Amino acid sequence: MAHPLPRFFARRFCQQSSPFPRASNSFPRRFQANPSPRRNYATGESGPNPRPGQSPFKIWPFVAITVVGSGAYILMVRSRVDMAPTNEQIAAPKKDTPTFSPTNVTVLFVLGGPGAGKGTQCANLVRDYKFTHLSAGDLLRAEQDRKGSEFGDLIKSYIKDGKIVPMEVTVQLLENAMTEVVEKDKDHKGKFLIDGFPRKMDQALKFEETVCPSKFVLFYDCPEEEMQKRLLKRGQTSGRSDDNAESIKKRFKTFVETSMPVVDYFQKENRVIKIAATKTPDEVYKETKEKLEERLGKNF
Ligand SMILES: Nc1ncnc2c1ncn2[C@@H]1O[C@H](COP(=O)(O)OP(=O)(O)OP(=O)(O)O)[C@@H](O)[C@H]1O
Ligand SMILES: O=c1ccn([C@@H]2O[C@H](COP(=O)(O)O)[C@@H](O)[C@H]2O)c(=O)[nH]1
Repeated sequence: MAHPLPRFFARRFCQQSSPFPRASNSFPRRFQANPSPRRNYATGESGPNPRPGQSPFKIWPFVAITVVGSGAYILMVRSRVDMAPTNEQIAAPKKDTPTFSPTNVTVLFVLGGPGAGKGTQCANLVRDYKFTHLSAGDLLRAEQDRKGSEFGDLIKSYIKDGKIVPMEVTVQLLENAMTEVVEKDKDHKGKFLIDGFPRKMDQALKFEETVCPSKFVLFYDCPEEEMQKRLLKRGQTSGRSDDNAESIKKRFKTFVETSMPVVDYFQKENRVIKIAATKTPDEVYKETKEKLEERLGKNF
């Protein structure tokens, strides 16, 4: 659809300065059978065209209108583009090496569809293995509610639509939270469960390149039907803007189209521990513990 502004400009300028009358006989007279006398715009006189063979109309007003109108339209489009946050605005400074070395900092990504039970299992792992649990969704919600955040509105609309917030925001929030923990530790070490992240390939690559390579992914596998049931139930008390049927549908779509490729990517690198998430929370945790210890040993 054409943008309304040029039409608006055209209408206004035509009304004000078009040499054509606006009635039905507004075609240039040379298209009409019996041309009648008209105003000469060069001299301001009425009467027959004083120079036969030359166009009776001066084209400069039209050229001026076109140039001014196009210029205004280009300026307006540019200003619209400038209003959207660009990657440069939200990007962290470029780095060549990750902030944390995997020797000191252990990162496990925790993935699974919305409502698969990631948060529930993370709580158990924190209790038993002293992990620090960082939920990307929780960090985004906190940033959304932080007074003065320049990303508050952006995050709000992305979460409601089940879309993935531009990676620079989330990666930076995670890095900040990790830094806080590592700086407080006397040995500058840390053990993190990064829950609900990475949800998109660009996040996975950026995080491992600039923050810390992860050991592997705990992937909670659950059918949509079960996840939907859990989320709708949680929605009765959670107060989350995305625990409703419409947002859940969008979140499932994003998960299949955008997040599963991340799981597939790590699977190809043999960095995925897959856990069936349909059983009771205790049963799911039993399998989680067994598979984790199989991979890392009992005293990791
Ligand atoms: N194994 C399970 N069986 C039944 N209900 C469960 C199970 N695990 C978690 N739940 C419930 O399902 C809901 C979603 O669980 P949880 O918040 O842990 O999922 P999540 O994967 O972290 O979700 P989200 O991605 O939306 O944050 C919660 O209400 C939780 O109590
Ligand atoms: O890396 C991420 C993680 C999450 N989001 C957005 O947050 C919501 C909620 O996430 P939960 O893990 O379910 O709490 C998610 O649907 C995304 O909109 C994100 O953009 N990037």
